[in-house]
Amino acid sequence: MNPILECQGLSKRYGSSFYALNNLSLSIGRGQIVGLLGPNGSGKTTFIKLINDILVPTSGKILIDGKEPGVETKKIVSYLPDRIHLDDSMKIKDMIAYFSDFYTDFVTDRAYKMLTDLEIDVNKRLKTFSKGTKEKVQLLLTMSRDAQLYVLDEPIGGVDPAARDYILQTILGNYNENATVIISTHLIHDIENILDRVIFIRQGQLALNAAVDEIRMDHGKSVDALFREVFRC
Ligand SMILES: Nc1ncnc2c1ncn2[C@@H]1O[C@H](COP(=O)(O)OP(=O)(O)OP(=O)(O)O)[C@@H](O)[C@H]1O
Repeated sequence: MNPILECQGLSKRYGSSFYALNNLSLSIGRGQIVGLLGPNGSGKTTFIKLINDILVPTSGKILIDGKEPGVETKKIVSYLPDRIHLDDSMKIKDMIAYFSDFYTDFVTDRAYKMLTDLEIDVNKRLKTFSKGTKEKVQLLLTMSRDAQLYVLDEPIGGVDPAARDYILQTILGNYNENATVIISTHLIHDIENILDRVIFIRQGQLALNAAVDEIRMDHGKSVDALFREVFRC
């Protein structure tokens, strides 16, 4: 089977000379949870936007399941942006109906199950919830699709620590074993137990692409400790 994501010499320039991504080449296989990690401004969101066809590469190639990002790849990629993009005035149950109409792979029962577990009232409008709960709703909707690739940009930033574990278990429990999840986050300590692999990005370039087990064996440290060492200011 081809990798779910491949990029070759991928670069993105903003303005006339600043490269947010610079000659990135990597391949991500199926059936794993991958941490996309790097300091502020290292190019993570730019990379995620390229995967989701929100930005176009300046040079190089990016392929999702062998195809350039576009209408076809959006059918198999479930994307959680780094900010809330849902219509605040909608009731949660109407959002579920909307997602279910829009995405053929949306699993309505799964969404309701997670909302019940988190005691989120589906009859209320999104704007009546706190920022953290809004983030949970957005993540639940993203994870309720049967996608081949989930791309989550900062999924647990605003969620309280007690709910983070539930959210992480939700991520683990709601994707099929052939799917891949890419998670960009600064909360490395919180998520490293669910990661199979990590990609470190520094100034738009690949600094490390390794299995978490390899890091623990080769470096004798956690991903969080290695990150702090590699990116020490
Ligand atoms: N639209 C834009 N125009 C110009 N520069 C931009 C634009 N978007 C991002 N940048 C710059 O590109 C670089 C990479 O930004 P990006 O948002 O991809 O980083 P990031 O790793 O996601 O950062 P963070 O961890 O802070 O969210 C940063 O220096 C940022 O200022």
